Amino acid sequence: MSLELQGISVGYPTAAGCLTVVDGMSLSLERGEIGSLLGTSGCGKTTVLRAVAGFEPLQAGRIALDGVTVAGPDGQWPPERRRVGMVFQDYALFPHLCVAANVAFGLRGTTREARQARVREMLERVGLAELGGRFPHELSGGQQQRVALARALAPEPSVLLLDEPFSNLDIHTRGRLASDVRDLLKASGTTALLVTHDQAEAFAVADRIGVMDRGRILQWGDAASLYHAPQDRFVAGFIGRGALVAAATLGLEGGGEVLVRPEQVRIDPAAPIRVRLVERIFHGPETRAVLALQDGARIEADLPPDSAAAVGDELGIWFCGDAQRRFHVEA
Ligand SMILES: Nc1ncnc2c1ncn2[C@@H]1O[C@H](COP(=O)(O)OP(=O)(O)OP(=O)(O)O)[C@@H](O)[C@H]1O
Repeated sequence: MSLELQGISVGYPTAAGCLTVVDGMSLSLERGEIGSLLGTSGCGKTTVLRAVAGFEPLQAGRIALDGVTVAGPDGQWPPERRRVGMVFQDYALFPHLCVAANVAFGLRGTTREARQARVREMLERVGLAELGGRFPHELSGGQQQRVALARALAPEPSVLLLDEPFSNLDIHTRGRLASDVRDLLKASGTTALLVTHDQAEAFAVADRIGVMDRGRILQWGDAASLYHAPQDRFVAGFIGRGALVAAATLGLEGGGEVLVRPEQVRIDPAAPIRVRLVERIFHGPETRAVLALQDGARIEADLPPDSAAAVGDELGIWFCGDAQRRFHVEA
């Protein structure tokens, strides 16, 4: 199903009155698209998911599934009528039920044979066909999260919401599961909204990403447009490696600040922009350098593999980026 959020606001009651934590936010996903909300802790990501699932009422705005309003000025559908699936960070499996029973839990209104067939199919899809008889405590974290996914997808939800689903897993399991989840969602044509702190994860899984700050989406687009064409200073600083540098320090006219990414910096002894190497960090395939510009601003660059440059050395750089990608400090 398609999912549309139009100007939704959500708040929580506090002693001082209502605290609005999602503030007029909009996004839309076509059927089968995967969206991700990316942002710092406390910016309202989980609250958006809770509102979509029907656990938090809207103060304003409208939520629609396939064009049908499920929350808006005329009322709110209860969670069970929305048929939205959820996967949480802590898996939230039932500890007293075996894997197969966990997956079968949300399946209603079919025959026992049909339910068993669906459980088998789901466990096969998540690569756990042999483990249906085990209990959650007998599984690794990655396996538990696969069971949680199978359970959430088994009843064919209208939309699947995933709240930091990989954050309790080690880095290798996270990467593998993130790409498996994308394949799984695409194979089943499920529309999904993923919340994460981790931009690599959002880039790996999502078709569209929203960068959130203080209850608002600052930019909604695909990974490449967020990286190459940030529309906002916060997005520029939040996505990828890069620093905002005064245009004048780079010898550019017109004022304001320019986003400098490491791949846009070419080190050349004869280059006109003079910098000092303040840090060298070995990263396997590349060595990262932190460079101080004349005005003290710091940028990152990747040193060539054979570079002998040492901390304290003066170097020259060319800025090979888009000087038009410029931000002017608001008065
Ligand atoms: N039940 C609640 N009552 C009052 N305030 C709440 C409640 N739940 C969340 N908040 C507040 O709402 C704001 C947004 O919380 P939310 O959990 O949506 O953020 P988040 O972006 O998901 O954060 P994180 O990444 O840390 O999980 C925070 O300031 C939080 O303290």
